[in-house]
Amino acid sequence: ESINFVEVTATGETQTYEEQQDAFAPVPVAVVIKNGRSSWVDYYWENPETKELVYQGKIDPRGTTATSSYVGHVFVFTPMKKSTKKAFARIEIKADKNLYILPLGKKNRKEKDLKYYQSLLEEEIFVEEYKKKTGKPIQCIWGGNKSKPKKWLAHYPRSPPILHMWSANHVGQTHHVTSNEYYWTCIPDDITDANAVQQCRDNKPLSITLQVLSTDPKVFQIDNVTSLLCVLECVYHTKVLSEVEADLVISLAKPKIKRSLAGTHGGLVSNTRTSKNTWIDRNEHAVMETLYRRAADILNVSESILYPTKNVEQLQVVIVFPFHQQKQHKLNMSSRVLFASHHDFGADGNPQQRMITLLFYLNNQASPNAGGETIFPKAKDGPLKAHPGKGNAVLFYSMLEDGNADDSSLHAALPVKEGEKWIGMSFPYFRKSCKCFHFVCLCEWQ
Ligand SMILES: O=C(O)CCC(=O)C(=O)O
Ligand SMILES: [Fe+2]
Repeated sequence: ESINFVEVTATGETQTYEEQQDAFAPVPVAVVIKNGRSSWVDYYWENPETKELVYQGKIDPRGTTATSSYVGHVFVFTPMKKSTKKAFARIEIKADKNLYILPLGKKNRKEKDLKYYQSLLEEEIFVEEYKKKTGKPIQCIWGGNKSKPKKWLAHYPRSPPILHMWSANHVGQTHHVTSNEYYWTCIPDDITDANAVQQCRDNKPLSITLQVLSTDPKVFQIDNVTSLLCVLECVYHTKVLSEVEADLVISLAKPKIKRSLAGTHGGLVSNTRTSKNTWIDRNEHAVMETLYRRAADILNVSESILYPTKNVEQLQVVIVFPFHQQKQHKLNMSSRVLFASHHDFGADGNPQQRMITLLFYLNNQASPNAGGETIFPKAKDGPLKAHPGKGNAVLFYSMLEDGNADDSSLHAALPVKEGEKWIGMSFPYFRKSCKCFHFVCLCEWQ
């Protein structure tokens, strides 16, 4: 079976064409399972073909587990301590249901237990009503903890980035942002040498174009057309990052990624990984400082909040190797994460979490068929696929206006077939100041 999807190319053109359904399928469902019992529970996934039960892990007393699953898949639950291990619950994943509550046993019917279980059932109703009202599943439930009451949604002001104003009929439209941060066109040997710096910096403010690729989820392609009062040069097309800036980010990442390969300890050491990553700090290079300030201009937030101690993680740089090289390795979870559909928001529902992803493409595809594009299988107007090319970026929201996380922000990277793929990712998020009322939190950027 084949489906239509929209592709956005490096020049910002969109094309619709057919692709085999299995390029995107099966689309996962983000599932949250809540244990109503005040005792530990083991849970198993039932292999749909062999019906064999595959152990998944345990769930804390009154705990929550979040997992990615597929429609029709079955999970089975047993008490952890009992020698009989008799299943007390079995759930089948439905397309329009994300929250599953495990029932109490006959023996845990103390008033405390009943009260807690009742609150879970209320939550289930809340989630169902929200779904009826908005058509969207609740992805982001802040469970709170034992001492704090449960908060179910977190409202965020949407003023910062640009984009609350775009709605369905804006797809294809553009929005212009001026950044006062200049391009680096070369890297001076001595970054403190004012003359050398001046020679390496373009002196024109950047006019950046945001093109609306989708409004559900909200996805934007960012590139830059220098706004020159000119006759011929107006067709001259530059990027969010200059060639030199994109190359510099790669060169800052390379030695660290290599080091982590050769090292004897640390989380990155593994020849089973087909992608490798590292983080680069804003303070690591003057050009990084420019990059963060330019990102702040694009997002329309103060540059002063884009620090790891405040509202953004360090820039995460990832290299992905071609598919044929991958096959020589065993794929493990950490490498699959890049290729499999996923959300960038955290499933724990903490409102202080990733709100936006700013995805910089640091090199070009080796050829038009080299793969490595980013795809959004749940985009409302049909699956969306983008590789905007070296120096350009894609920006998308992981959160909805009301603070629920956006299920339709699900995305994946297609396998790289040729050459290497380098990307840099920035995840601005809300950090503090969430004032919470009964079901709702009001959060501020800082
Ligand atoms: O490689 C891509 O295009 C997307 C990467 C991504 O989504 C991630 O690392 O979170
Ligand atoms: Fe992602």
